[in-house]
Amino acid sequence: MRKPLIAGNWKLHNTVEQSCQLAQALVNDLSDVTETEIVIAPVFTALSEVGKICTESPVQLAAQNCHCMDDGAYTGEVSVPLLADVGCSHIIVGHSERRQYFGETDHFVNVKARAILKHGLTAIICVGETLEQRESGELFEVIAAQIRGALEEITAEQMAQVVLAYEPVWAIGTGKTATSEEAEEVHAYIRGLLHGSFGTDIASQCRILYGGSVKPGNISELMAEEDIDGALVGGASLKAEDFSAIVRFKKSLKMAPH
Ligand SMILES: O=C[C@H](O)COP(=O)(O)O
Repeated sequence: MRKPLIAGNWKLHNTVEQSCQLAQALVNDLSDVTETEIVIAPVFTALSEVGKICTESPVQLAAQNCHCMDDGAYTGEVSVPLLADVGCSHIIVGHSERRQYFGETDHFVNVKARAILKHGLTAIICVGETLEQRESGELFEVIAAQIRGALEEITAEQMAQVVLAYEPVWAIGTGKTATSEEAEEVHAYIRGLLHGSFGTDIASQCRILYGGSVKPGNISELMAEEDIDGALVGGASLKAEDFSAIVRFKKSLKMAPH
């Protein structure tokens, strides 16, 4: 049984003060939640203060990125140990915005993921196709290459600290959500890849989140799918009310087709 995980990626939004206000509202709203894991990812500069607010609450702290080296002459970078030091338990890697705007490759995503796992944190590894790739029939090829690339040399034991996130690039921040069937098709495919690489136990335990215009109005339908185990939420995670409603999604069974 996979515990649902709802993660809020605040991207490049909010000052330290605004981040603390949002975190405090979530801590107040969600203090009783035990059945769903909750993660928020503020900007780097707010992590330390937000981390203090989240202590002893069910809200866990994530960074949106990291560097693969622990320390050294890497100007402008932030390492996994430094993120752990301010309270991060999770780190997002491979987000399409980093792939698209900062040239991050599958190999670099893999190197970062291994650094995260080496330090015992959880890596939230994102994959997803562009609209062009989907329309030209490359969807599964692209997803397979991203998954295999990101998970290279990661052991079955380390997979307990890996969460995958399927985020179709065309659904991010556009208001266009993949239908729950479209998302499920890819999630099931990813689980099949895990089965092939790591076996049944790992494949059935690994959580696969969906990301791309998730809102209070579509989360329940997405979560009714067998292989969707949670969400990586962008825009709607910036409003406490919306994010709390997503965390408290109503469990519904998938309706059988007529
Ligand atoms: O990391 C989150 C995703 O990029 C989704 O963003 P969105 O919910 O604003 O579409």
